[in-house]
Amino acid sequence: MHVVNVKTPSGEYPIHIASGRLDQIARSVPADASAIVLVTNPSIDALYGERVRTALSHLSCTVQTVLLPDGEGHKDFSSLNQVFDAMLQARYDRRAIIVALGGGVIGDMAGFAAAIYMRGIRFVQVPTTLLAQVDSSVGGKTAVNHPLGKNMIGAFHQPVAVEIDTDVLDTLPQREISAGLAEVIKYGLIMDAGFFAWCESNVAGLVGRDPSILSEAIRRSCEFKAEVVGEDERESGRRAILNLGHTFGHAIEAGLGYGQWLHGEAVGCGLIMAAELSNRVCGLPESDVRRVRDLVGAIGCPVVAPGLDGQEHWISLMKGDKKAESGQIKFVLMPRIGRAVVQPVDPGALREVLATCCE
Ligand SMILES: NC(=O)c1ccc[n+]([C@@H]2O[C@H](COP(=O)([O-])OP(=O)(O)OC[C@H]3O[C@@H](n4cnc5c(N)ncnc54)[C@H](O)[C@@H]3O)[C@@H](O)[C@H]2O)c1
Ligand SMILES: O=C(O)C(=O)C[C@@H](O)[C@H](O)[C@H](O)COP(=O)(O)O
Ligand SMILES: [Zn+2]
Repeated sequence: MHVVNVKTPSGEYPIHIASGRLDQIARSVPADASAIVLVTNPSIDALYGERVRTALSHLSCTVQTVLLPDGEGHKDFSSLNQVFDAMLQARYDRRAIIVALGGGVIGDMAGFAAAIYMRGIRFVQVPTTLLAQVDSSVGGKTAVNHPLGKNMIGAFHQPVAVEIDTDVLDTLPQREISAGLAEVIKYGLIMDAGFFAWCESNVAGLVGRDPSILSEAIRRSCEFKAEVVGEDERESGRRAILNLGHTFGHAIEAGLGYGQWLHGEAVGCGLIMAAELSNRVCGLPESDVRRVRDLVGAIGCPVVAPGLDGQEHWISLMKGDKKAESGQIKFVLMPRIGRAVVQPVDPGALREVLATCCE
């Protein structure tokens, strides 16, 4: 088993990565839990719910399952309220523990529910998609979407543990593997050129789900994310680099309607757009832009962005980005592969990128 520790000012917690972790998750539930609320969706429940409930049955408290509707289109307050309705009806107190079993949508919503139920209770992340294992289950960003922007309503709230069972990836559709890989290659682009080159060399194993290559990608990704979050838990500085490709990606998700493109697909395409922008404003070589485009294509993500009713609409969507200050959009850029900076850009360069990248 690999263990990666996350150390933040608001607490320290382990990420356990191994085959078979679903059967061990009771060990990560705090011993003083008064009840467990297993938050998941019907598809994941059908695959893994019973196994997780069996694992949790060794504890002496009740386990209640709350099934939320599946999909990015349901990452909203109405789903969140279903968690609160169930918990308040059962009169769960502040020692109740939420267990989030699912992808990033479930993890972000269950985490947000934990952040605000009775002003904050503890929760455990049990990520079941590649994207959730390499990114969303770590670092404590929790949120729901708003029609006017991605993850606009949320809170920072760290889990008490992250339990990654690499076996659950066996049932994941291929499109979701591709989406998760976009966030994996992001770490190489922002932090480690050697890791980006490793992704290029191992792309067949990554896409083909070679277990040892995927496990390596998960472990390295968790280490990268733990390092950044440990340094800047609440995104007052360096953490913003984890947003590479997201100013474009979030505009695609909101502009097309949540759930049309997967988050990771939008981020993958956004990485290419960020590379094109970096080429124009901070000197990323043309050959490196090509490497980004080729790798995004090779992992199976889209390489051409949607038109979204024109540049004005694109720009208006991006102005809502959380990194914007006084109406000025800021982008994560790469002066070279393996290094990231965050800065506003020349509007002309941005328009050129939209013209180059959109259909
Ligand atoms: N908090 C963060 O730091 C952070 C980071 C990245 C992404 N996110 C958020 O994560 C969300 C995307 O997460 P996602 O890509 O995991 O999508 P998702 O949660 O929608 O899951 C994708 C699909 O896979 C299904 N599924 C999950 N596990 C499965 C399994 N093992 N086998 C078969 N099917 C399975 C789900 O039911 C769903 O239909 C977005 O909302 C994004 O904003 C958050
Ligand atoms: O953890 C972070 O910080 C990230 O930015 C990771 C991203 O992959 C993730 O999609 C995040 O939810 C985006 O953050 P947001 O603040 O732009 O919503
Ligand atoms: Zn993301």
